[in-house]
Amino acid sequence: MSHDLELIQVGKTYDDGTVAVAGFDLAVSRGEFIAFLGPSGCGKTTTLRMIAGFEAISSGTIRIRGRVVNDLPPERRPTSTIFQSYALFPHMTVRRNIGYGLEVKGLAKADREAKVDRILAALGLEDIAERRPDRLSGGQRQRIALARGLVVEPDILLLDEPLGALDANLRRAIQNELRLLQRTLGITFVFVTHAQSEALSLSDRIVVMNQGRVEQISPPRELYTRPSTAFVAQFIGRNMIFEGTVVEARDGTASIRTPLGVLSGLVNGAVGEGGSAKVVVPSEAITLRAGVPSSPHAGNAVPARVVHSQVVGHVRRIAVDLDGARRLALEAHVDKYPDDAFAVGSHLTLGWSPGDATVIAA
Ligand SMILES: Nc1ncnc2c1ncn2[C@@H]1O[C@H](COP(=O)(O)OP(=O)(O)OP(=O)(O)O)[C@@H](O)[C@H]1O
Repeated sequence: MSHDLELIQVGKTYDDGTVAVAGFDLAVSRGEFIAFLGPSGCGKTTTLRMIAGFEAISSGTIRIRGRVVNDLPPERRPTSTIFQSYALFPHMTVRRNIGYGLEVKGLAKADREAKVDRILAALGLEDIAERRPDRLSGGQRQRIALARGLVVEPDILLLDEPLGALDANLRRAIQNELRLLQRTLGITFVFVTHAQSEALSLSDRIVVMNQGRVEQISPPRELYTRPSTAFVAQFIGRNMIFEGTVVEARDGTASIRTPLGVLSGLVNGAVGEGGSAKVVVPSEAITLRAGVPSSPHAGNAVPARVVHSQVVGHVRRIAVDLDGARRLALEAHVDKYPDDAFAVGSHLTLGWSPGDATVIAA
């Protein structure tokens, strides 16, 4: 398989001793859309800047299309970077802003113009080609930045929170355009974001980072349904997490004894009988039943008490108290349950199918 980008044990320690990135491994296929997702300060931007060549790496190897680029300056790497600030030249027209990278590369005027015209048309910017960026909207400026990154025909486009400055509606519209464009061009995109929904809707795979390390690399759906670490389970989606001791692990399924009963799910990673483990249950997978669990030993049956209940349109929003210490927000479709099922103070049993929950080592 041909890899466009490979990071092998890449690390970055800044001069002041801050370890920003450590032991980062990643292999990206040609045409993939990869998102780096994680809390502020986890090392996303540093990693992107190391790929672009703006930041020297402290350890490891970066390869682009098989060639080690560790010591190449940014302009000699087959990458383009788009920053959140767009960094457009205010005194140049849109056309010149877009063509500037080709000018620097020494391309003849006729070739330059042809390429710029093509990208102006692809991004619907022809009508504003002769204007200056300071007289344009945020969305238009964002498209110009994108055009400028793409016109040099990079192997890899690196995007650092490029939609961060846009309002929510525009952001959604441009997300769709970006995905479409990426598919059409077949260029590899590496996208930094701390917006979970953006990463989940745009990318082929997401790299979840935490404190300079990779927690998990998976397609969005898998990250959602099969988290492999406690950090990912807490960071992505809305999960309930229960901790306990493994009483049985067989054929990919494990049962965990917890203070709330014996709970089970599919195993992700190595989990051994007698060891500590966590059961991760997505809130979407939870079913509700009126009354307390039928037996204290019933599997996947967690007792809960309703503490808040409110109908909002077709949905009833409820909050339940699990064990005196934990409160959980859930939603139930009003048509699915009788009106009095969720009166404040009533007892409920939360359940789920073992196939919808994940067991990970604690
Ligand atoms: N030039 C620098 N010198 C020293 N430490 C730095 C420097 N740049 C970043 N750091 C530190 O490195 C760590 C990673 O920073 P980085 O900007 O890569 O994180 P990030 O995940 O992109 O965060 P954000 O989402 O807030 O942009 C942080 O602890 C940050 O404070």
